[in-house]
Amino acid sequence: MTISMVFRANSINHTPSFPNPTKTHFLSPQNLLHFYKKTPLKNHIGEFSCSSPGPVVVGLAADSGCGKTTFMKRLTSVFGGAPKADHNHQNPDSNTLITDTTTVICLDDYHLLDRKERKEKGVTALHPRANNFDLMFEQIEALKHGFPIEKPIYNHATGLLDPPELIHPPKILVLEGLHPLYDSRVRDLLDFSIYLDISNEVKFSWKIQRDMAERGHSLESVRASIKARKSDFDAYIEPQKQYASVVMEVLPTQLIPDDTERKVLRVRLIMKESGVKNFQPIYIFDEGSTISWVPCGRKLTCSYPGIKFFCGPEAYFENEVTVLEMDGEFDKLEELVYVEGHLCNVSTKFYGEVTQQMLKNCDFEGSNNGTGFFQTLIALKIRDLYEQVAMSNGVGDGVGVGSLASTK
Ligand SMILES: Nc1ncnc2c1ncn2[C@@H]1O[C@H](COP(=O)(O)OP(=O)(O)OP(=O)(O)O)[C@@H](O)[C@H]1O
Ligand SMILES: O=C(CO)[C@H](O)[C@H](O)COP(=O)(O)O
Repeated sequence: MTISMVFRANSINHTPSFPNPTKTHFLSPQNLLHFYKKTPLKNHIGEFSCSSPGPVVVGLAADSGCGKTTFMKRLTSVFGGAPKADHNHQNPDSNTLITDTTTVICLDDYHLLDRKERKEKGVTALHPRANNFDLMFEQIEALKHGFPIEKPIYNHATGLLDPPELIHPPKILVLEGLHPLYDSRVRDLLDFSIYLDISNEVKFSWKIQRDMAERGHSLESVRASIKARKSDFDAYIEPQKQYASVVMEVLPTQLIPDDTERKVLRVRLIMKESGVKNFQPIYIFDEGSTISWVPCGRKLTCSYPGIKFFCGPEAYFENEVTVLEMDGEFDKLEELVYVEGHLCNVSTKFYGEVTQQMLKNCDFEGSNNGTGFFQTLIALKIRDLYEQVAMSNGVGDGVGVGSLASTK
């Protein structure tokens, strides 16, 4: 089917080009077509194929500086395919990452107010008023139904909204940013979602590391920026974690008493037991049991302070979840295969695939601890989910174990 339409951002203060659908107003591709036949586009830009079925849509929510970029690198590495170099030619400040299989949209592009306007109105980028959720919903829904969109670009260099870029529906669409789970209409479009829950202590240490070393900020300005965002973070970002399919909590270690370095991390992967189609939680040894495991010994080298795993059922926002926890660091990544061998429900295609991925990406942040390990496990779960959806749609093309991809 070839359809000539693009769901576009009409202006910087986008006038929604679509009737404002409610949660119950489901729009099939036919309905969308019907609407567009009746409502000619102001700026028609060509003929595009409606790729049917549309993408699997994944949301990745977190505050700024909480490791979304690193996570995306691991995810695109699992899906394979190098980033398309030509995409950013039109605007080198585009935030979108496109590989053969995956498109990662940064939701900062749906900022409604630019930097100057936010300052004038005294709102942060985290506040819903600063973001255009109507446009976000319309465009993600259009992509989900296989239609291309013209998405705005928030330029982080200038703080302005740039002219829109054309985005075609991919196989896997990832929405990363502050608010993928905030608006219930957008939330309902997600097949899988992740919330990166970085504790204040760790967030502060990561932000200092990046903003001071790489962006030339002072310690005081990093502190002030975290403080200024805190109340909006608490009100609008953090509550999203209750909706996520999985939450990755990153906490200070419990293995070193009074640790202030924040280098050794305790990472908890909180996985919903039910309600997430095509996803089953990972566990150790025996499903439903509570297991504490110190694997250090003959098969796993552990220097101080060692490694401790935990796995078991818990309640999280009234949901039954399985929690997989790792505290400590790996000494030798190749020995990770020993731990991998004791995990169940890991969506690998062959024995040792997690370890292979970790070794391939050993230079990424968090490769020696639970952040990198669990990011890899989730990436494989998303690949599996995609393949199950593709199979049930009769498309059945696996996404292979791909080459190393890099992001922003
Ligand atoms: N797993 C990790 N282990 C240790 N440090 C990490 C990890 N992930 C991220 N960091 C630190 O946090 C910083 C921010 O990470 P990253 O750029 O991935 O975050 P982000 O959420 O994409 O940020 P932004 O939204 O501001 O672009 C990194 O530069 C690094 O210093
Ligand atoms: O929280 C953020 C998401 O990355 C940014 O602060 C927000 O997008 C505003 O960006 P900038 O500081 O470049 O104006």
